[in-house]
Formats: sequence, structure tokens, C-alpha cells
Amino acid sequence: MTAVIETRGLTKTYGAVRALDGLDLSIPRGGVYGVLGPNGAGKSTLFRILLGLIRATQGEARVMGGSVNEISHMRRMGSMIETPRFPPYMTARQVLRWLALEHGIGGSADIPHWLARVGLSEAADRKVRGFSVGMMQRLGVAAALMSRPELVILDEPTSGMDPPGIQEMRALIRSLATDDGVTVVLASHQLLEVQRVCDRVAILNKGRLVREGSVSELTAVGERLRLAAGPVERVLEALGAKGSRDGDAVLADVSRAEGPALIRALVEQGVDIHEARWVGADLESIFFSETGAVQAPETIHAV
Ligand SMILES: Nc1ncnc2c1ncn2[C@@H]1O[C@H](COP(=O)(O)OP(=O)(O)OP(=O)(O)O)[C@@H](O)[C@H]1O
Repeated sequence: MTAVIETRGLTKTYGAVRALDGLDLSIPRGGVYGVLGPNGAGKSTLFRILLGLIRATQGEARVMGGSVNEISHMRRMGSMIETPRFPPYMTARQVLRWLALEHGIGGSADIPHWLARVGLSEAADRKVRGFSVGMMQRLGVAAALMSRPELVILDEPTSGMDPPGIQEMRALIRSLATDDGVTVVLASHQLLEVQRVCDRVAILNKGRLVREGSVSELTAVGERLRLAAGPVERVLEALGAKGSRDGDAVLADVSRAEGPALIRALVEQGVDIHEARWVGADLESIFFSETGAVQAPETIHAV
């Protein structure tokens, strides 16, 4: 596994605040990598250091094998680290043309292609003054991709987007990784989205790494068998301490190996099984248990 980003003991202090506190992180090349953490965990600070915008107080950060301050590496990276602002009097197409010239890729940037990839073809000749936050985000992503970078860093790429916009952004991010071979590193508070789009995640809290791994490994822990079956009371009685209610269904705390025998035994006891499926821990519950953040799903989903 080749690392595209590597940090060792990375520390950044702002006066008494330790935004990053000895962070050791290794992000593999390829795929989509999510950096999660509650407000103030250090995500943006990490991204700013990786992009050479601020300097670490201590420790080391390497991107694509080189130091973060080497200009040649910056050319191989694209980024969007906050809701971008563009001159309001320009159209989306003019913005991309202007940025392509600024970055010295004038002739080679396929602007219509990138406008289409982010779903802005129809709005290409509208002034950005009238753009929603979500449209600005999409234009920012197009700007980050135009130079065909190997690595793209996106801070909250779906913030301010409506559900169809989020779905399109998810498809774009996946296709960048799968079809274009780009490594995408993103920070997001939308845990369900992260679970859907990322291959691996790191959870930061107070500037430290508290959990890292592939989404499938992390969510397989604590897997249970969800049985939509009745009568529910009979299922609960048969399961004893291993059973708990989940709405109209029952969660059985058994291993995959025990599943078939359990289902057979329940059927023999006259239970009707309408559905049986394995459910893992979701990223949201892992996030809250690792960070000790107070669970308020309505705000987490709405960020
Ligand atoms: N320029 C700055 N001056 C002083 N403190 C800062 C500065 N930038 C960040 N911090 C502090 O460093 C800590 C980490 O901030 P950072 O923005 O990296 O967190 P984050 O995980 O990106 O949070 P959020 O999810 O809210 O974007 C916070 O306590 C923040 O207040």
C-alpha cells in the first residue's frame, strides 16, 4: 500500500490551542479517503498544512513522497478547502477559463468536460452572482479538477447542497477514484454520505487520530442479525439475552456461523420470518463512541 499522504507526529498549535497533537496518519494512494471529526478536531488544519498554506509547529507531513512545501507537488494536487468565492460578474465558464490561465493550463483545460462532470453545463453561461452555495461548491470542484491532479483534497464538498446535488457529488467523487484513478481525500460531517462514498476513514478528535480503517472493516464490528419476524415476543423469548427490539423487528446478537441454525430453530418454533439481514455498526455510532460527541443526528445530517 503506497501512501500518498504521510504524517508523523504532526503538531500545530495556535497559542494554547493544540489544533493537531502528534498526528500519525498514512493515506493510501487510490480510492476515496474520509477525514472525520467533530468541530475543532483539526481537519482543516491538517488540510491547510498538506496544501502548504500554513506550517506545522512540529512533526512531518509528506505528500506524494515529497515535502509539503515543494511547488512541484502542489501542481499534482487539486483542492477546495472552503466554499469558494469567484468574481460575481463572471459566468461559470469564464471563471474556469480565467483560473485555467492563472494556473498555466489555458489551452489544455477541457472546460466543457469539467462543467458537465459537475452538472453545470446548463448554467455554464450564467453569472455566478446568482449561484446557490451548492452550485459554487460544484464550480469549485471543477476548478480543482481542471489540471487533472493525482490527488484532490476537498473540505466539506457537499455542504450547502440539496439531496440531488449530494447524490451527484457522490457519483462524481466515486467516478474520479474509479474511472480517473484520482485519490480523493475529503472531510465531511455527513456521516452517512462518508459511509457511502469512502473506502477508508480516519476519525480525529482534539487533533489526534482515534480510529482508522476501511469502512467495511469498521462497520463489520458489532454486526447483528436483524429479523423481521413474528410473533416478536416468541422471537425475543427464544433469543433471551441475545435479542433486543428494533422497532417491529428483533436484533439478534449472534455470529454469522450461528445465523442459519437460529433461523431453523425459530421456524421450528412456529415463527414466521419475513426478512433476515446482517446489519453492521454504522459510521455514525462509531463516530460518537470514538469522539464522545453528543449525539444530535438532526444537526449532523444537516451540516
Ligand atoms: N487561525 C487560527 N487561530 C487560532 N485558532 C485556530 C485557527 N485555526 C484553527 N484554530 C483552532 O484549531 C482547532 C482546530 O480547528 P480546525 O478548523 O482545524 O478544526 P476542524 O476539524 O476543521 O473543525 P470544523 O469541523 O469546525 O471545520 C480549533 O480549536 C480552532 O478553533
